[in-house]
Amino acid sequence: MPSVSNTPASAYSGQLLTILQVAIDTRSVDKELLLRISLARIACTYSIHLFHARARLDLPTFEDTAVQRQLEDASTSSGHGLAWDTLQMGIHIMSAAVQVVSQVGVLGSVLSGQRDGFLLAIISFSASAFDWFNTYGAFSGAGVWAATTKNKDFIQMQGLKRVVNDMEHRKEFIAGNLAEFSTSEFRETVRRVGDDAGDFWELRRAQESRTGLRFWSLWQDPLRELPQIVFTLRAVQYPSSMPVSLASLNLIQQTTMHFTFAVYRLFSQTVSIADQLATVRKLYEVAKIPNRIVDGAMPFPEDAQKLICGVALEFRNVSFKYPGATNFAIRNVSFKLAPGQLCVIVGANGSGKSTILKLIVRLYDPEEGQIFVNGLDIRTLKLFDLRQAISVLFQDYTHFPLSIRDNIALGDPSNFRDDERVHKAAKLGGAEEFIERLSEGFDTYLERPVRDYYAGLPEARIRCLDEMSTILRLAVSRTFMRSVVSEDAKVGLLLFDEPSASLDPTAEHDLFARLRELRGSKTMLFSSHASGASRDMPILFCI
Ligand SMILES: Nc1ncnc2c1ncn2[C@@H]1O[C@H](COP(=O)(O)OP(=O)(O)OP(=O)(O)O)[C@@H](O)[C@H]1O
Repeated sequence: MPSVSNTPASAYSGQLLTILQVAIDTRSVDKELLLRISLARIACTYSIHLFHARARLDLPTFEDTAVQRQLEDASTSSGHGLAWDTLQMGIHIMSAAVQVVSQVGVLGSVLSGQRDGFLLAIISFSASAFDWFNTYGAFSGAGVWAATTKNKDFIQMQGLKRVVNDMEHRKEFIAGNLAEFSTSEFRETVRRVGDDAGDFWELRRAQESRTGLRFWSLWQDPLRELPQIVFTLRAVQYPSSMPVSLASLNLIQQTTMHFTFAVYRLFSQTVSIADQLATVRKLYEVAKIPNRIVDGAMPFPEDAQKLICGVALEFRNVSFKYPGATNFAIRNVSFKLAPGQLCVIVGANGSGKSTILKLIVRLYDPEEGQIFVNGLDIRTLKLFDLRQAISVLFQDYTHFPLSIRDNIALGDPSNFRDDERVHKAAKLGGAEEFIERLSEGFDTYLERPVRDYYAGLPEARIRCLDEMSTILRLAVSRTFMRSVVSEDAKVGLLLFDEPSASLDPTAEHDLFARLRELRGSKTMLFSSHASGASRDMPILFCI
């Protein structure tokens, strides 16, 4: 029963030092280990490259099905496997080609002039063809086994991959300015995990090839003996003319066996290296996919201190259609918010409340009209700066497949490692109490991002997310981490999209009271559902 234990700190430099020390002591170099370390380094670059290629994409680009297909193609074999397999395939093709050529030569010279040479070659071919069918064809990997990991870095690395890959996290990922931060965090975890990350599949392959010999292997030996049996029968039949010498027979057998393997390898590797190289090319192409939301050039805000008093916001005749939609989600929406104002957008389902909030953080750009922050068209502002100045809690807030601590800390990447702030944010968000009841506290994963593998059983996805309010509390804590806990004024506009939709009336009242109390003098915009309201247009109420 294999288990994948990913011990941390297997940094490549440490391994290289070990190789060096062994080389000095024994005057020999472990070439395979050296190659593995070099490849693991390349593999890290690959996986970080792919991670960043995905992380940098904006929402409309990421949602595009053609882009999704391109991303899928590029990640069919990523990281360790891709680097290792490509090199291995290249080497195998070369050695298989050399073997095929040399064995054709040997076979030709042995068989020429032999009476039964051709027949014996055919029999030997079938025996060796059966051999490789047995070795490669019986790769079902049956049996009972399970694999899991406890390595924290590995789990975090897998969690970050899920954050960047899954559509459900995308809105918050973009609005939270997490692309560059998560890439650097991913790079760090990959470095800490080292080349242990690829071990599971290596182990599984080795396991499969060992368990490959079953029922069919019973026939392997008799088949191998077949040429000798035929040879003996022929000798009895024609005692005067022994067809070939025993030594030649052995040579024919050996050569045909190697020849069959070499041809098989040449064939299979040539087919798969074409796919492999295409995957490498696609991997580099995804990094060039252009984003639809074009970055602005102007830094924002001019005066960071003024953010603490909120920002002004204006919609001027804004109309917007979702990509591929025929109807407008909002049409000719205009309103103004003064700095520090608290306003509520009220409207029926589908009237466009969430869309208005999404347009403010430039998840999408309007089809018509303009949006201004402090009198500046938001398209002219640097995207990072604009999003940095806004804190948004979406109606379908997400829970990242990371630890509770990381879920809150991602609200403010610049203070990601500051546990004191994380705890304070959890307290303000009303999450501290339930976190303290958990045996692993802030290190708990409510959703484990690694798969535990069990032979023959469906994937066990451990999910212990209980009621929605738990996740909401964490999402609110993340919002507070971004906008309230930090003394340095970075946020001037707070957006809440129906934050109380999943709460009971008491919890709803508490949350509103807390949000209002903690906003200070920042501008705040809520959206709220009103069943009797017109579906056509949301209405704005300001206090
Ligand atoms: N991703 C999307 N793609 C296509 N159409 C969308 C998308 N999201 C929303 N819409 C459509 O845009 C319109 C406005 O939706 P929006 O979510 O902004 O309304 P809402 O007032 O927030 O409603 P709710 O309270 O149900 O969230 C609706 O007709 C909705 O079906």
